[in-house]
Amino acid sequence: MGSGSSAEPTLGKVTHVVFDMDGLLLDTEGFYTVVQQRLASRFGKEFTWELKAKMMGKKAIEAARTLVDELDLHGKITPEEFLTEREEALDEMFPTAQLLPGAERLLRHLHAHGIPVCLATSSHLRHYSLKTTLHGDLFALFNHRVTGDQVSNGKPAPDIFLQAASLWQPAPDPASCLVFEDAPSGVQAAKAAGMSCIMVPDPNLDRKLCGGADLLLDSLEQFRPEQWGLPPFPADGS
Ligand SMILES: O=P(O)(O)OC[C@H](O)CO
Ligand SMILES: [Mg+2]
Repeated sequence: MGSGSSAEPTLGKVTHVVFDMDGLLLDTEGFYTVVQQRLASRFGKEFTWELKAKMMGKKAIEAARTLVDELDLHGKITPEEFLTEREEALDEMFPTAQLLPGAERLLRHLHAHGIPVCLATSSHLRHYSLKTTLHGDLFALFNHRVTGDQVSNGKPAPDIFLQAASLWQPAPDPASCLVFEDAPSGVQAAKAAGMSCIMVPDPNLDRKLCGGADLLLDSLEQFRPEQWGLPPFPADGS
């Protein structure tokens, strides 16, 4: 795995870039954490980062099943009831979602240079719309998007990334695609799709769970496009 330092040699040659959304472009993972902590404590349970790591990046129903299993809430709440319960709070929080550092600069840079970019998020379309309320112009730069409701098998299955790549005409070889992800399940999915993957994990995520990516960055601000055969950022940092 590379470290992203300035002495690093070229790490790959890619032509297309696929972005995850939650926890990578948008600072939305904290919303899930707050709501799920609240719900877990109602049942006398603790919502830990260990559990969050198993849920993040997955489609809602799959994450909900993981929570009910891991907290042993069978007979107390079903995954479907859990989703219904958290919805009202999330619906209020999502429209306030802010961009994470480096997201806007990177997207605008790639778009300005004609690099194909798309979105592959496990969020379903309604949540996607709420979360991007403040960022319509930026998300309009994507050539296309695939949301969780558009695939049968969510991350860590490769389907969402393969589908995202297949929507470009002509479709690139997966080996020419670079995926940005924040979640272990997303990294697994990208690698299973045969793509390169840069992981930008939350500082709270156990680094033992960050081993599968080709490169680990603390922030999108650290990304050096030229290491992947992409146009470098302007020297003036704009
Ligand atoms: O990280 P995303 O964009 O695939 O979405 C993941 C879920 O919505 C929340 O973990
Ligand atoms: Mg994510």
